[in-house]
Order: sequence, then structure tokens, then C-alpha cells
Amino acid sequence: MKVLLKAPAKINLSLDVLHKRPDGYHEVEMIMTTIDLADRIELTLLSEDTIKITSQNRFVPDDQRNLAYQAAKLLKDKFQVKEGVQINIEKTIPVAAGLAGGSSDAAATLRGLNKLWKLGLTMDELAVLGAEIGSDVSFCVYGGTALATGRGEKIEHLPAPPSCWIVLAKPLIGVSTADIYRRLQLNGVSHPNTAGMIESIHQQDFAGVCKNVGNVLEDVTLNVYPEVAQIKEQMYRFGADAVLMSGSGPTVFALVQHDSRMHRLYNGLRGFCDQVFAVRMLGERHTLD
Ligand SMILES: C[C@@](CO)(OP(=O)(O)O)[C@H](O)COP(=O)(O)OP(=O)(O)OC[C@H]1O[C@@H](n2ccc(N)nc2=O)[C@H](O)[C@@H]1O
Ligand SMILES: Nc1ncnc2c1ncn2[C@@H]1O[C@H](COP(=O)(O)OP(=O)(O)O)[C@@H](O)[C@H]1O
Repeated sequence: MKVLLKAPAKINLSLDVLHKRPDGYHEVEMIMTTIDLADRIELTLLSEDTIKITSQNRFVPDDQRNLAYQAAKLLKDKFQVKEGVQINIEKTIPVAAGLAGGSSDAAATLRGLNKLWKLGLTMDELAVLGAEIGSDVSFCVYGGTALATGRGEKIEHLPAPPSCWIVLAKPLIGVSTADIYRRLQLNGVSHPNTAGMIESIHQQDFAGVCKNVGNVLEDVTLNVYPEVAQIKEQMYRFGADAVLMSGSGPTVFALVQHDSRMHRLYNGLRGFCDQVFAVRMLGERHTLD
């Protein structure tokens, strides 16, 4: 028996950090949305009691370091599942890119194993379990668009943002989220207007969304990796309506409404950037897998 799932990447339309918590995590306010750039997960039921990971991508760990492995192990231990699973991850989302690829693979694995192992859990229960794997996993269980608070695991659903193209560019570096959070100094940072972003989404106001994009981690990553700032400049030069780094980076995304400008951006960036994609936002929560 097999289950096939789509594990989409996310971008952070805004990312604010309020303070560092006693447990070492940071209290955040993030507007997240899933985009049509996705890994494919194939789950195959095994009669023996093992979890096997395979992937065509050499940067994806094939052992307990893999977040999809951790998702399977969590369900196995919590619900004393005796069957096993082979998890094949066909990777499209760049690794360590600020796009939550590993978290989305873990979330898809939770959704898929819920069916394969007939656990009967609700999406909300899966999202709570996801938080044990990583801060972004709860959001990825649902997908769509949401305000994420706490350390990222408290989810309030939002409508789809106004439609536009997302052009993503990732330089040839990987960024450690823990390292970027460690370097963050909150004194004097300029905070994004989260309420303004939520209002713009409700009003379907594209100009308002563009005006309110902001990420307090951006300057931290830009200081360590100046190539990220160069990509931002190029995106503005090629006519982006708004430009922002996603998560802890290094991927930068541009919002652009007109097809012709999307083509100009995409072609212009391909000249000097490792990975470039032009995709739509998915907007809606996962309904079917
Ligand atoms: C920055 C964001 C924005 O969406 O995404 P990415 O850049 O990773 O995609 C997330 O907050 C990342 O979420 P995720 O990658 O799941 O983080 P976790 O595995 O839970 O944590 C990795 C490390 O980041 C730091 N961390 C993470 C979340 C948080 N709210 N405060 C933190 O300080 C901690 O040092 C933690 O040990
Ligand atoms: N399924 C997975 N896909 C990609 N990376 C994974 C996966 N599981 C664990 N990892 C590890 O997680 C780290 C962060 O990867 P990823 O989730 O792609 O980035 P980000 O946290 O920036 O969104 C990588 O260094 C990688 O080794």
C-alpha cells in the first residue's frame, strides 16, 4: 500500500521577533503562506518494524536526522505502531534555504502516516504533534496562509493573499536557522507591521501587502552573506513590486503581479543565481492529499 503527498514550501510574508524566551527560543509573529514549489513524498507500508528514508538528493539525511524520519518515529512511539514505512523524498525545495523543506516533508509524513497506519487523528492533533519536531511543522501540517505565534507553533488561519507571482532566488549557500537567531540583537531593530499585513490580506490589497513585507532576521543574514543583499538589489532592478528574504534565508523572494515583469525577473536572475523559481501562492489549506 502506498500514499503519495505533496509537501509545499512556505515563505514568510512577514517575520517579527518579539523577545528571547527563557527556553532559548524566540517569541515570533509570522505571516506564512505556502507556495507551489513542492517535494513529493511517497510512503510505502512495510510489514517489518522499520523506518527507511530514500532520496535522490545527496543533501537530504537518510537517518534519524531527517525530519520525516522523526515524524514517523514520533507516531510509531506514541501510538505503538508495529508496522513500518519506507519514505521516499523527491526533493525540489532547496535545502537549508528558509523555505521549510524539511518541516514540510515532516508534516506531509504525519498526514500520510495518519492514513497509512489508520490512526484517525485530526489535522489539529497532527499540528500539535508536529510542534515536537520543529517550530515550522505545525503550520506545514495545514499549509495555506496563517499567522504563526509562540515559537511558530500557534496557528491562526488567514484567507489567501491577493494573487501574484512569487519569484524565488537562492544563492549557493545554506543557512543555519539556529546561527541566525543566535546573532540577532533586538535593540533598535525595525519591526514589521504584522497587523497591517493581516489587514491587507483581508482587504485583498496587493499594494498593502507589498508595503508591509518585513523580516527582522533579514539584516542579520545580509551581514553574514552579502550575496543575499546583491540578489535583493537585482530583484528591485528587474522590477519587483516587493522583495524580502524568507525565514532565516538565504532565499530571497519577489512579489510581482504582471506576467511580463515576472519573465523579466526570472530570466534576469537566472544569469547569476544558483536556483531560481517562478511560482504562485497556494493560498488555501490542504484539503486533499
Ligand atoms: C526562521 C523560520 C521562520 O519560519 O524558518 P526557517 O528559516 O528555518 O525556514 C522558523 O522560525 C524556524 O523554524 P524551524 O526551522 O522549524 O526551527 P526549529 O527546528 O524549531 O529550531 C531551530 C533553532 O532555531 C532557533 N529558533 C527557532 C524558532 C524560534 N521561534 N526561535 C528560535 O530561537 C532555536 O535556536 C532552535 O534551536
Ligand atoms: N527532509 C529533509 N529535507 C531537507 N533537509 C532536511 C530534511 N530533514 C532534515 N534536514 C536537515 O535540516 C536542515 C534544514 O533544512 P530545511 O528544512 O531544508 O531548511 P530551513 O530550516 O532553512 O527551511 C538541513 O541542514 C538538513 O540537513
